[in-house]
Order: sequence, then structure tokens, then C-alpha cells
Amino acid sequence: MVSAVVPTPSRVESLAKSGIQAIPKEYVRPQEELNGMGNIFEEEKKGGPQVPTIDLKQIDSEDNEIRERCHQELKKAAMEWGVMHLVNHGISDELIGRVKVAGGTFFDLPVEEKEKYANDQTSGNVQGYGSKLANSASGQLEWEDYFFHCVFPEDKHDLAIWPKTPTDYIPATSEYAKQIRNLATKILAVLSIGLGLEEGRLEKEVGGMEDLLLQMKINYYPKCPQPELALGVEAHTDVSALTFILHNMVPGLQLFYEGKWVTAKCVPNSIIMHIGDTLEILSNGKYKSILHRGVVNKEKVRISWAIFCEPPKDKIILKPLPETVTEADPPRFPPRTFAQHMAHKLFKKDDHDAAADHKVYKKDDQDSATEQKVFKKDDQDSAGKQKAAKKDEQDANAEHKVSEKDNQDIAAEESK
Ligand SMILES: O=C(O)CCC(=O)C(=O)O
Ligand SMILES: [Fe+2]
Repeated sequence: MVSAVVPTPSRVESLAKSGIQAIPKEYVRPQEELNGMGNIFEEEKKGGPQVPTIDLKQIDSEDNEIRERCHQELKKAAMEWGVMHLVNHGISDELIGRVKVAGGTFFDLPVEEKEKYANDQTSGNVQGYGSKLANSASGQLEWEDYFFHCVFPEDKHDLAIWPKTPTDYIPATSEYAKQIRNLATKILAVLSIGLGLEEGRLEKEVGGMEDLLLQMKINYYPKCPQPELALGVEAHTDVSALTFILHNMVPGLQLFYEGKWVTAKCVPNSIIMHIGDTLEILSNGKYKSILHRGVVNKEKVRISWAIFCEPPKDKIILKPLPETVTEADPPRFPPRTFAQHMAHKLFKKDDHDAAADHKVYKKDDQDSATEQKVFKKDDQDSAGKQKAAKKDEQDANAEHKVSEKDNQDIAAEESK
């Protein structure tokens, strides 16, 4: 008798729908990444420190005092948390509803239909429908599929690769991207003023209207039979300047704040905004890029729509702006282009993974002793802040995030 060849599903959605009770070992994360994870619905109800909610209604108020109060709150949240729920952000619920329906309808298509949009990471084509590559036997996978594409500026986006179904996908998503771009300008102005800079400064430093690139990643997290063993998105900081996130009101986002994982509550009509590494660098660490991860569950599919606002890869050298540096507070980050910054994070990947990926990585900052003294930001941040667990290069491009985690740090921190 000829034994049937069972195709290995390459999409997490297919795996989830196959009825398996136990997840394949590639999706089982090491114990130190899972400590204190809990059931996400229970976690969402917990008290303790909460991601701040910032009301932007008065961001442009004519009244100096009222406007100032709004600006101060935004600045404080960017400095203390580096992540916040934005409300009264000026983007209509109707448009946001359309974006969610469009993305949701696309992901409701059969996997075979979505495969027509599959990206090809091996040839460097990261745009389209994808999942993290199973690049080695020990490679860790994430419990999600995604759709990734550039959404702004218009001369850099390629509508040919955007979903054609549903028909509202393109109009809704491009209009949303345009409005997010304008919101980014306003936020960057407030954050510039918050550093004592002229209001257009950060906008210019990240590339302005022409060069700041907006990339959308729709994260689709299927139901997971063993959510306590998996991660939808592993712990990382975003490399972007700013990231704006919508979701389908299913909890899943966790932030590593003061040594503990805090679950973001689902705030109606809000947009979650992250400060990414780019602004952390430009502000010499005054604005924080917070470590975060995506947790999955058994009961509900979770979808999130992240727009990463990123400086051009090679055109701009990112380094602390002179105005943010003093003798007492020297530069915490060495000058690097955005591409170099991403590569540097990848270099910090541990040797074991590096071998598995058939790439040569240097150990964390061993390249320069001087650099370690002046620029070792991870130490300054907090002993508890987790570092290093990495993505392969294509994945990092596709997901515009690079994970950071030091297993011992996590174990030490979370066993407290
Ligand atoms: O799904 C989320 O809420 C967060 C996803 C995320 O962190 C990312 O795509 O970089
Ligand atoms: Fe992220």
C-alpha cells in the first residue's frame, strides 16, 4: 500500500483549521518566553499600570493652555510608555470600519485565493501574503499569517499587488493611509516641540512627505489550540518612527513595562500608537520604543492592522539630534542608517540561531569596546528590559520589527 503524502500546511490558518489539538513543535516557544503569559481575556481585566489613553481633541486648539495640556500629555506618554491609545484622532469611525471590513473580508477568502498574493521572501519580495519562514529545524515560528504592503506615498505603492477582493480594499486602505500620514505629521510636530525643537523638525528628520514610507501589515492570528505555548508575534520593538495599530477588539497586545507584561485593553474607537526605535534614537532615548508582543487565544481570531512609518533605508543617518545631547547625557546611539539599524539588531541574534540560519552574526556590540561604553542603551534602559531573539533578515523586512530578548533577563525578571 502506498502511504499518503500529507502536505505540510505552510499557513497558520490552514494548520488551525486542520483540527489539530497540539501545535507543531516549531510553534512552541521556549519556556522563558512564556512565563506569566496567562489567558489573555483574564489578563485584559487586570488592574495595575495601564497603557495611557491620549485625547487628541485639543491638539490644534486655539486656546494656548488647552492645546498645551494636550501636547504635554502626549509627550509624557511618549516618554514614559512609548505606546498609547489615541482617541479623538480625527479619523472617522466610518473609514476605520471600512478598513477593518476590507481586511477582514480578504482574510475570509479561502487560503488558495490568498495564495495568489503570496510573497516570495527567498527572492527578496516581501510584499504580499505571507507567514514567517520555516527556515530551520530549530527556527521558531509565530502563530500568524499576514499581508504586508507599502501604502504611502502613492508614487511608491504598487496597487497591482494589493488585494482586489473586496473592491473597497484599495479605496478604503489608501484613504486611511493618507489620513494616518497627516496624523503622523501632527504627532511629529508635538513631539518636536516636546524636545524643544521647531515643530517641523522631526518630520524632516524622518524623511518628510516624500520619503517617510508607510507600510501596512495586517496580522491575522488564527485560534490556537495551545495558546499558552505559542506567540502570535514574538517580543520586539518596532524599528519605525511611529506605528499606528487598529485591531478587531480581541485582546492580544502586551507591553513590557517596568519589568512586567501589561495587556493593552480594547479601547473603543482608538488607534494604538507606538514610538519606534527611530524616534528613540533621534531623541537620544527621551522617547521610548517599548518591547511588546502578540498573544493568541483559543476562542477568537484576532486581526490587527499596523502601519509602520519608516524613514528611507539608506538616505538618512539616524543619530541623536544635537539638541538632545549634553555632556551629562552623551549620545546613547551610534550613527546608523535605518538599514544599518535593522542589520545591527539582527547581528545581535544569538549564535545558535545564527548557525541555524546559515548566517554569520556578531555578538551584541562586541565589535567596539568604546561603542559599548557610550552606546549600550539596553543597559541604561533597565536590567529587566529584554533583549535579543531575532528574526531572519527577510522576516525582519517583512515585519518591520526586530525582536529583542535575552533569555536570562526574561527568566530572571519574570520569576520575581
Ligand atoms: O497585533 C498587534 O497588536 C501588534 C503587532 C505588532 O507588534 C507588529 O506587527 O509589529
Ligand atoms: Fe510591533
